[in-house]
Amino acid sequence: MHSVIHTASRLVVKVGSSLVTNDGKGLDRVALARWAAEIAELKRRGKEVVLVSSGAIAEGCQRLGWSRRPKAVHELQAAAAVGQMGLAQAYETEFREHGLKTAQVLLTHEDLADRTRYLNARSTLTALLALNVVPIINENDTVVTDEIRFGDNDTLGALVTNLIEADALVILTDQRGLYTADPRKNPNAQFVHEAEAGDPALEEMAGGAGSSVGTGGMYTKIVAAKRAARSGAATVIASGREQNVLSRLADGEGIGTQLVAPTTRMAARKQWLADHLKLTGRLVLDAGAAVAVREKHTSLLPIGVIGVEGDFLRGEAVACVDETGHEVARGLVNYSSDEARLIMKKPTRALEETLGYLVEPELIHRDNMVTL
Ligand SMILES: Nc1ncnc2c1ncn2[C@@H]1O[C@H](COP(=O)(O)OP(=O)(O)O)[C@@H](O)[C@H]1O
Ligand SMILES: N[C@@H](CCC(=O)OP(=O)(O)O)C(=O)O
Repeated sequence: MHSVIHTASRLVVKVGSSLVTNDGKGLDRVALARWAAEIAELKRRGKEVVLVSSGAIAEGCQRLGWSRRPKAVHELQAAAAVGQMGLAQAYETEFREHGLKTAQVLLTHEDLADRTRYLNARSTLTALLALNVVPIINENDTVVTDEIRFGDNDTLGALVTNLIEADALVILTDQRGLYTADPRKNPNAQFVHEAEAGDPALEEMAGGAGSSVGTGGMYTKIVAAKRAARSGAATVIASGREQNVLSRLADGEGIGTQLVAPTTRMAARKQWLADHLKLTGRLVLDAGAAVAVREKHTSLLPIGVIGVEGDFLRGEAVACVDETGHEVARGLVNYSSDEARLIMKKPTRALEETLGYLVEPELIHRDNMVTL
């Protein structure tokens, strides 16, 4: 069996607390150095990689001299703020060894639930990838309370996978992958090589968190795979302690548990747009733009828009119609209706002068649009 990572060109790699902090003993610099070397190798092979790393709370507890993980949210937040400094420093140093720059991105649940912030997070991450920078993501623990926490970084990894429409999510943990039962408790547990993400039988197999430093256990990884599949991404759960795990996966070796997505990315995107979009306005396209969007699936530029109807904000969903009123596509706009009225019919070079700033050259990016 071949690894789905072999063909993936955009990847999210998630490393859990137990690995990053060597079971709570403080940052495992040797492990961090290994992943940096491996990610550098994937990038040399032309893959784009985003790293989601846990470990801030465990590292913070270590730095503060706390032997046990606190229960109070404010103490966890304080530990995360202290520990995140260590994480960022360590990754920056290790990636620099390979001539790579890193960027710290701290996200909350609300950032991904709000359309405008969602688009902003997405454009920042895509810009960083285009600049060949490795984004390193964690939850912004300082500003979240229990009710709105991702809680575990498996969920965060899956949402980032959806956000940037990655081809695959690689969850590195302290086990080889998924077993039919928790191998720490059941020595007869069988290894699962491949399954379909979202198969309810998987949830039965996954117990709670196995280690004292991690939070999610295998259950959150299975749910993460199901979420990642919503945007058509496959998930691999593998051991972060395995030598050259990422490059071996990229070579096509079928290590770890591979959870394949039942839907393709395009079908998933269409479904998502169809399910979630409440249309708040319409853009009328000239004949050229209507053909380009419908037949070549291009982004929509302001120059091709001859009318703006309704009141909408950046990030809201609008319909794109041709001059006869026939719907051609729908998508998320980069500009509000007021801005769109000012820039319609104008070439890209005139946008900055008209508005005094430039958000993006496209009115709707092709990645945020489905043609009908
Ligand atoms: N079916 C299962 N297969 C493998 N591991 C399981 C299973 N059920 C529970 N686990 C436990 O999940 C743990 C990994 O989760 P966790 O400690 O949260 O790691 P991380 O910090 O990497 O997110 C394993 O060490 C294991 O004990
Ligand atoms: N934001 C937290 C990560 C939460 C967490 O422990 O996640 P996980 O690696 O899934 O067990 C931290 O950096 O400590």
